[in-house]
Amino acid sequence: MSFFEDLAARIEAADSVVSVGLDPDLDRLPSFPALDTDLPRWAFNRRIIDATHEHAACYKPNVAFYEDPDGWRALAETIVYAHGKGVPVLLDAKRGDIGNTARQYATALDDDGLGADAITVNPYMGRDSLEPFLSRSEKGVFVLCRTSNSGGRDFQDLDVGNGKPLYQYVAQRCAAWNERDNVGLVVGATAPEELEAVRDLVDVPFLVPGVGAQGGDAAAAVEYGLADGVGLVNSSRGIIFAGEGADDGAAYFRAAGDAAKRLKRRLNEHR
Ligand SMILES: O=c1ccn([C@@H]2O[C@H](COP(=O)(O)O)[C@@H](O)[C@H]2O)c(=O)[nH]1
Repeated sequence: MSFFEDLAARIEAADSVVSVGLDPDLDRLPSFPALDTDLPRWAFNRRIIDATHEHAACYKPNVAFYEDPDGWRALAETIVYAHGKGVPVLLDAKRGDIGNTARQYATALDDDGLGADAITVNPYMGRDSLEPFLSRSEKGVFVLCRTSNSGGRDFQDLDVGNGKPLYQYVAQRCAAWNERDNVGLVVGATAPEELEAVRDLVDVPFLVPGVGAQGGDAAAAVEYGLADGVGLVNSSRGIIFAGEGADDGAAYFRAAGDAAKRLKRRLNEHR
């Protein structure tokens, strides 16, 4: 099965387009005894997955939160555990480099690598830098298009001719590279007009980050993010740290489950 077929099946099974971002910032992890292990990020993620998997269409670990020896172990365990719950994993790595390096980065998608189901990539270095990802036809490739940060406009909004902003050009070029039906785009919920503009141009699924902690537009995320009902709306901190202030681990992780459920319901009002 291709990534998007898999994702469609998961969206239907969970009745959800929620991507739960697994960004276990060590400075924000709670200090419950159950997390007092040699791999606290893995202990934390496991409990987050237990609490949220019913509502998750996907898990999206951002590799930035795992870039040390223990972090890689925690990430590998997390991916296996998410798969055990039947939930696909999208690695937010924003890769892009010359061919031989990109080929190494792309091994994160292989079973003898991290075994992720999809990955985010940066298109700045052009088609050949993405080819090792695009050529893995059963894996999803989400290309950065219009990002959710305020600096997203610095380059992405630049006019590349005839009034067309760069992000729209990227959207069209990358959709044209979708020869294996495995390409999606990353478009932030904090830029709802741009979301609409990209949706008017292409019909691939979007990963829409920026709802929750970044305050993006959840209705626009669903209205424009889905293609034939398939797409993902991500919240990371708004779910995994929803329990901050709770007295015990049970209440803490229950709050994460409740936050995922609330977001699912909110998004489903617009599906
Ligand atoms: O344009 C983008 C691309 C990626 N991200 C990533 O998504 C999550 C968002 O986390 P929140 O806690 O829900 O704000 C995080 O991993 C970002 O690096 C993005 O926000 N915007």
